[in-house]
Amino acid sequence: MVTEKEKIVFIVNPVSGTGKRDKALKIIREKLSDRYNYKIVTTKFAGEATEIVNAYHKQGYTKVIAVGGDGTVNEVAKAVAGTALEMGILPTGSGNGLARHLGIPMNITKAIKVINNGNVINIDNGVINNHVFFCTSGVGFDALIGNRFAEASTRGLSTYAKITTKEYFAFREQQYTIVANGETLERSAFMVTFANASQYGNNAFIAPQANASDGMMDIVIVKKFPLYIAPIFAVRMFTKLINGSKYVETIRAKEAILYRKEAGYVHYDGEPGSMGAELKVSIVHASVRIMVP
Ligand SMILES: Nc1ncnc2c1ncn2[C@@H]1O[C@H](COP(=O)(O)OP(=O)(O)OP(=O)(O)O)[C@@H](O)[C@H]1O
Repeated sequence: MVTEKEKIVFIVNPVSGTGKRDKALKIIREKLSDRYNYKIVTTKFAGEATEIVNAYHKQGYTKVIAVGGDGTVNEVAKAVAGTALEMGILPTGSGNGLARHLGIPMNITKAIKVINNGNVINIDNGVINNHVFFCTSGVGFDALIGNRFAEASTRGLSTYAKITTKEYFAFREQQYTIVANGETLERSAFMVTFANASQYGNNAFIAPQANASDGMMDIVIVKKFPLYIAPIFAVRMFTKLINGSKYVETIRAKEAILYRKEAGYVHYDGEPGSMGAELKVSIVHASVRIMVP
């Protein structure tokens, strides 16, 4: 009896990351298990990955792989959520927060083995107003920087550092009311992050204990710290010790409402955006089937 091969589509973001894409394409062609019947599709514009997943789902494809960073993962996972589709990640982005959180290797030859093995778990997704996220979403300083960086005419680390330093001095803590677990918290904060997964990407752990499969999110409230604390704060993030900082308060919840004084910036999975003064945030449990080591 001839068994039909499983149909898998790789959705490649040509503008993500820093040049691992061609290598990834070569590795797919050379190392992908021959039990798969594969197709590689490159996106032509931002947002197209979601449409590509929907189109291939209709054609009987059962597995979809995001080849990119967290923006691409978001676009793919959005279409996978709530379906029987299984997704995977070949991390060719800059931050790769969800892939890192799930222990998917950054090395593409190793990451393709995860796809060949096909071990799948269910993870949750977050929703902030009408936007879906899988890693983190939030308001405050990081959302401001994300938006300023997107507006900037140049890219790269030096632009990022310039924007961050300039905005840091001008930035005042914002007033927030957070309603969660039947309690109302009044806080003045530098930023508030809703974390489904533990990190922003690049192993910067904003919520080290977050578990993307437990039906809960971590709400991380960060106070403005003096500039001389910034390096210590960064070390705490990279060593999973942020909860020991006196500038950090974390609560866990399944849903929350955040009220701010006025409409403003938001980020979801690192993508910049704007929303109103009232933000409804919730977790949808076990919505995405995803391949992990
Ligand atoms: N063909 C395309 N042209 C322009 N933009 C695209 C295209 N395909 C996808 N995008 C957009 O590129 C953006 C960046 O992609 P992605 O987040 O995957 O990479 P990254 O920013 O390098 O990685 P990370 O988010 O992990 O730091 C996303 O907002 C996505 O919507």
